[in-house]
Amino acid sequence: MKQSVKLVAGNWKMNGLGESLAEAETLAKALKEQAAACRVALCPPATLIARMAQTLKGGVVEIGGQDCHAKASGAYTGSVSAGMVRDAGAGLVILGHSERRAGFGETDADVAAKVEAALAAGLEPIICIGETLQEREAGQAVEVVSRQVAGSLPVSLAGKAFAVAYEPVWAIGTGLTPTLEQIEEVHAAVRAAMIARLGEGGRAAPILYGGSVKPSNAAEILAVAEVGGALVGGASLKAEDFLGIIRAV
Ligand SMILES: O=C(COP(=O)(O)O)[C@@H](O)CO
Repeated sequence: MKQSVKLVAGNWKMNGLGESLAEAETLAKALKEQAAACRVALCPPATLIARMAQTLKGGVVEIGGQDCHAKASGAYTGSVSAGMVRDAGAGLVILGHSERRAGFGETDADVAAKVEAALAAGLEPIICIGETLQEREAGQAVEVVSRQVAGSLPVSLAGKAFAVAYEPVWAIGTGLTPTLEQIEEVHAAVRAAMIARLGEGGRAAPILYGGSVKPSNAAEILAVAEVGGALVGGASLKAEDFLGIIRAV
């Protein structure tokens, strides 16, 4: 199995004001000094991308956006294009997060269009997929993620830098995680779906795991076959926790 270097990305979601901004900046500065055996990225809200890019300038920590519009420009009030995310200082962008699929009605086709926009702007997409609790309990997890891979990954991704993040919706922010066997089963299915969709171009991109990753479970999760890194939410807002996860790689 060909494995690329692991990627640990922190998704700050809509946090980063007042005390949480002070904490986040402490983390960013600590990260800048930290040697890591993996790629490390922070994905702040769009308003903080430029500020964090400045804070982390000269270090190895990468910056990502949390979303972008599928169009390059135009009358889309409140939206931010992939080019704008890139221009602000990001090199990556999270797309299709379950909070956007559920809260903003994003479909696989919408996500695929955003991936195309991200590639055109020179951004490396992190494409999120994952089943709901209802789907998991109905025994449909593998079927759901395979369908999301087929629908959310445009064929133009073959040969490009990108990552897929498997994030069971029921594990996000709940403290619950799948068993290591369940993670291995789904990651194997995601890899198979990526190869079915992109041919050889689906073999190398890392498949991250996301959902209640913390220092105490990071090492065992990151050691599972086909887990190519982690997408971290809550724990990426606290220096001690995020550094603990990075050290676990
Ligand atoms: O949503 C995610 C997981 O959040 P946790 O707070 O780590 O459960 C993932 O996208 C990282 O934001």
